[in-house]
Amino acid sequence: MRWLLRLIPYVNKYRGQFIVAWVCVILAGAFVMVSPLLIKFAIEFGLQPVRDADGRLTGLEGNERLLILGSAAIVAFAIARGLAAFGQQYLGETIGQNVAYDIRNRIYDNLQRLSFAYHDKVQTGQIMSRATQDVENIRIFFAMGLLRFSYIILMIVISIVGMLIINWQLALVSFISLPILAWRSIVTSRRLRPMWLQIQQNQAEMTQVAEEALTGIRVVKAFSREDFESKKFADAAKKQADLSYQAAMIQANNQPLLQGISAAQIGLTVGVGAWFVSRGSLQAQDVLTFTLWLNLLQLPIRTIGFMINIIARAISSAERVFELIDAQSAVQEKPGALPLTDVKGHVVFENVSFSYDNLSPVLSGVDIDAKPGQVIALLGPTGSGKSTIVNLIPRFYDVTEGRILIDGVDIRDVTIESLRKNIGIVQQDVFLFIGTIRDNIAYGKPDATQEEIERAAKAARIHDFIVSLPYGYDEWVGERGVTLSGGQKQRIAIARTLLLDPKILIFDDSTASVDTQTEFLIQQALQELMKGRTTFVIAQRLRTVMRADQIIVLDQGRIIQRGTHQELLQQEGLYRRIFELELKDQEEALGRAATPRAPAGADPALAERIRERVRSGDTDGLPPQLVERVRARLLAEGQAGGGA
Ligand SMILES: Nc1ncnc2c1ncn2[C@@H]1O[C@H](COP(=O)(O)OP(=O)(O)OP(=O)(O)O)[C@@H](O)[C@H]1O
Repeated sequence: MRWLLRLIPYVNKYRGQFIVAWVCVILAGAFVMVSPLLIKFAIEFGLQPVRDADGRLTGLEGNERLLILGSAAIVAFAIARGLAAFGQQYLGETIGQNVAYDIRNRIYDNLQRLSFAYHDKVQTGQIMSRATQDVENIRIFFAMGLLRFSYIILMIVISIVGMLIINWQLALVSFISLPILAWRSIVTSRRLRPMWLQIQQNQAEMTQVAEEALTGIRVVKAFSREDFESKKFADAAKKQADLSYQAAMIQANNQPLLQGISAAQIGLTVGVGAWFVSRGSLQAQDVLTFTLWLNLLQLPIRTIGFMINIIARAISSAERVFELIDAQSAVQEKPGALPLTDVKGHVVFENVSFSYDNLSPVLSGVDIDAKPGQVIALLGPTGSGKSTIVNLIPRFYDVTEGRILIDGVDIRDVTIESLRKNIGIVQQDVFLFIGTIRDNIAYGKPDATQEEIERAAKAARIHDFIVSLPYGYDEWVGERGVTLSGGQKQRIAIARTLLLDPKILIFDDSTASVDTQTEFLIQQALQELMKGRTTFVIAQRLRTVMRADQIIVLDQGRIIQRGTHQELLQQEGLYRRIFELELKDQEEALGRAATPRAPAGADPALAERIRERVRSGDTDGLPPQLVERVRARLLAEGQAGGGA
């Protein structure tokens, strides 16, 4: 119940509308319940009995004026009731929609503020279902449940009191079936409720099966699993059809029973009422009023179970929704935090340790001193903590021990927004939003001019490609837009970051393999991007590593080596092993293939293979700089290579 009470502030905002809606409820209830009384009075006073000399009833004499007045009053009350019902429904819906709108926005705002740590733990599907289905249950509660429940209570009270006043014995007879109707309604709703939940759940599963198969259609086709996926969907769809059929059957079985009980009750009331009339203790028009009231009373009683259901669902949904709204971010801004301004880009890690779960440390005692404009390459085996280090700088997570300083200021002392505005991030998986290319480039700076956007795109070596598209910068990307290659996406991401002009840059260099031409363009774009910025790069390529001012070698969350490429090559250790295993080929290719004759100690066969590939135009996978140098050499030797 306390969860429903927590919804009060949300409705309080619309209290004016809510009060009017309640007045409408009272009026609609009153008008509908008074109508049988009007009929009773119209008959009682509009039709006078005519008796003979012996006092026997011979007919009725109509008082036309009273009858017309009575009929007009009935019509007027019906119209008034219609207007009140309209007001109730309209305002109920409006309040419901407004409350749902506010709650959804609260949820979304909070989700945006929550740190990575929260999103690591909670499944997106769970969040989506709370933000949609649970909020919908709360909306239905306000739109229908709450007001309709009051309406039902009002109708029940008015008719029961009215019937008891007219004739309490006949009233008691008329109430016999009411507990049975209420009981049947509650029992049926209880049976239907888990089925509806299952139907809802299955609906989500069915959508997930379809979505998964459609997003992974390439994998499905590559493994010829179309039949398997079709069957998976058919099973989910069959389950949905069966459940819906069962629910419909329960409802269909219940309906005639309820109608039968209601009709039997009316028959009993009319019969007993006629008996009272024959004994002179009740007037015929009173029996008519009774029957009409009883009819009006049975309908809401039959929907009581449905109402209870709406309320129960709203309570459990409110609990789930408030869990989302109340979720606290692990990364909090200090009260009175000042904006980070005039950043030079001096980034210092002081004895930083970090753990995702507060149990097993992922980083231990990390010290880094990145001077403004320096390139810091992070190198190490998979899982050694490279991504974790860069995620700490924009405070996607907070350090567990130690501190990170930018220009001498602890990053926890500045506003999160100003901190992140000064840090540009180019991730491995570039995410493009559904929208135009212009919107995507200007994502971090929505007020950027076309000139600024184009300047950034040119520097990122993507401008020429964009203008070659039919709609240029207005071309639609993301889902249902043009399909961009990994390299094109990455250059758009670089343009997006260039536009922000951050002093600190984080770059994940572990790009999936792209063709040589694209790699060449990306490298040029990166050169532009890194100029004058302190850059942390998760390095996979020798070129990036060699260019770095400091190479930090990590293993199991600890820095085990640091220095320049040349310094580290002199030492025994992990760097040399990585170099031998992964980077050496790249160096050999870079260093030697560009010379006509390999110097002593080089592998002439490898150099010749590369020369041959460049000559034939088969340059896929070769570093573009190398290709350029080899091609220049071949040209000089008069044996120019093919290809682009
Ligand atoms: N969100 C997370 N929640 C819990 N543990 C995590 C999370 N992200 C990473 N880890 C763990 O922390 C450790 C370091 O991971 P991290 O991603 O920083 O390594 P990495 O060096 O970047 O690896 P890779 O080169 O494979 O990307 C790993 O053991 C990983 O399993």
